[in-house]
Amino acid sequence: MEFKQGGSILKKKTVKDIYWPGKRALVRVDFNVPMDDSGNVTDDTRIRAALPTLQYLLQENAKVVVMSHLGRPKGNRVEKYSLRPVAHTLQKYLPNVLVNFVSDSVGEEVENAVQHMAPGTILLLENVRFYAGEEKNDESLARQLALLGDVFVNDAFGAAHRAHASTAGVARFLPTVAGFLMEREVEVLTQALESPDRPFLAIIGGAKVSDKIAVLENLIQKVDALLIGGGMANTFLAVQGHDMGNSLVEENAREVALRLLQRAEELKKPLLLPSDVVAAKAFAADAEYAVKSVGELQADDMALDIGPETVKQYQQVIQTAKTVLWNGPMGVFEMPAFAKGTFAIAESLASVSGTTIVGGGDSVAAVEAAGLADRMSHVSTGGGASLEFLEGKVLPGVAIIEDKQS
Ligand SMILES: Nc1ncnc2c1ncn2[C@@H]1O[C@H](COP(=O)(O)OP(=O)(O)O)[C@@H](O)[C@H]1O
Ligand SMILES: O=C(OP(=O)(O)O)[C@H](O)COP(=O)(O)O
Repeated sequence: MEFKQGGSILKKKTVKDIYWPGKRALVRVDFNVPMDDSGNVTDDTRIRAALPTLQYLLQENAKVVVMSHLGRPKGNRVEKYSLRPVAHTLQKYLPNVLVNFVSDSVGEEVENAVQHMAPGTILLLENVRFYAGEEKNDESLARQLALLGDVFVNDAFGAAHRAHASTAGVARFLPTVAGFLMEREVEVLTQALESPDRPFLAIIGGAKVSDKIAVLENLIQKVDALLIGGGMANTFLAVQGHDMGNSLVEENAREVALRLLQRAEELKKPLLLPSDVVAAKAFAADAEYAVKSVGELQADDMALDIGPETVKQYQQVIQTAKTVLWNGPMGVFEMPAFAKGTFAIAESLASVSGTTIVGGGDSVAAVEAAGLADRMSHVSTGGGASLEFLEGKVLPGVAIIEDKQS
């Protein structure tokens, strides 16, 4: 794959640079998919997106060992974050291929299972985040993972901003190449965002507030305006002195939020925040709710969506844009009562005549649920990853891919 970053052209090896027959491909994918309470995959975009690489490796007669994280189990074995249901979805898309699942990520049982694999079959490992060493990029976990493959294939663009044992550490012990999804994401995002048509807007929402707020400090320099919604907006509104009641406000993100508000003012760039919200009395689909202006929230109110006045305001700005990058739903769209803001913003993006990029597991699920995914220029499997890529950062999961000599 070939792309430009920081003024230089980078050429990286892909799966096409390896002779596969009989080899073990240790493939990191991002199968961190949304699930309902009964363990059903509610949006399988990330699984479908990984298929081209898996199909290629299978055709080439590799033994395909697949690893991923799911959710944030914080180093504990948490059953609701098991990847077992994902194996069923994968099997559905690969009906003629043997897809096995092993309920661990490393160790004797897994090594035995790999040893008994036939070429042209898949073994999906259990959630690598059941091990505390994963997020710590622990060397001994990386070594154990490396025992399961001859070549490491990184196709997890959505997790490429994480320097974890399975996304980066393992590359120290195995030859490393990119998968097709990684290649496509990096190339498309480079092309779309290197010299974007302006006005260039970023719309940021969702719930990973402390994770993503730091990225906004850089992003505000690249874009012409920032539109903030979802859980992300609450911390900003709180910093402005609004009582956000029982809403999700991240105390440790207040300082960055304040700095960002000041920065936006210095740069004279609009940083738009909701003027009204849908306020609920509980985080539940059947909770009592009402549209309220942000100054009106009571102690037991939770802001779970942007309100109609905000939607109108944001739509006016979106209409003028030539490039839009969207990460993070505007509300808890999984519950119909709090989905209107997200779906309205999705509709708006669908009618933008320039470039529209929607990224992130839940954002993509929202756009899919609205039936508008094919009206976007690019649906990225990475939310945080695409934001950090746009910042100009060399993502750890990309950096570890071997350079291709020309
Ligand atoms: N106001 C809000 N309060 C609490 N959660 C919210 C709010 N708005 C959005 N969310 C939640 O944010 C989650 C998605 O956040 P995030 O993971 O950052 O997005 P993505 O996966 O697209 O990167 C969704 O599950 C949604 O329910
Ligand atoms: O869903 C993901 O990120 P995203 O919500 O920013 O798209 C990735 O799988 C990374 O997960 P993480 O943010 O728990 O490291």
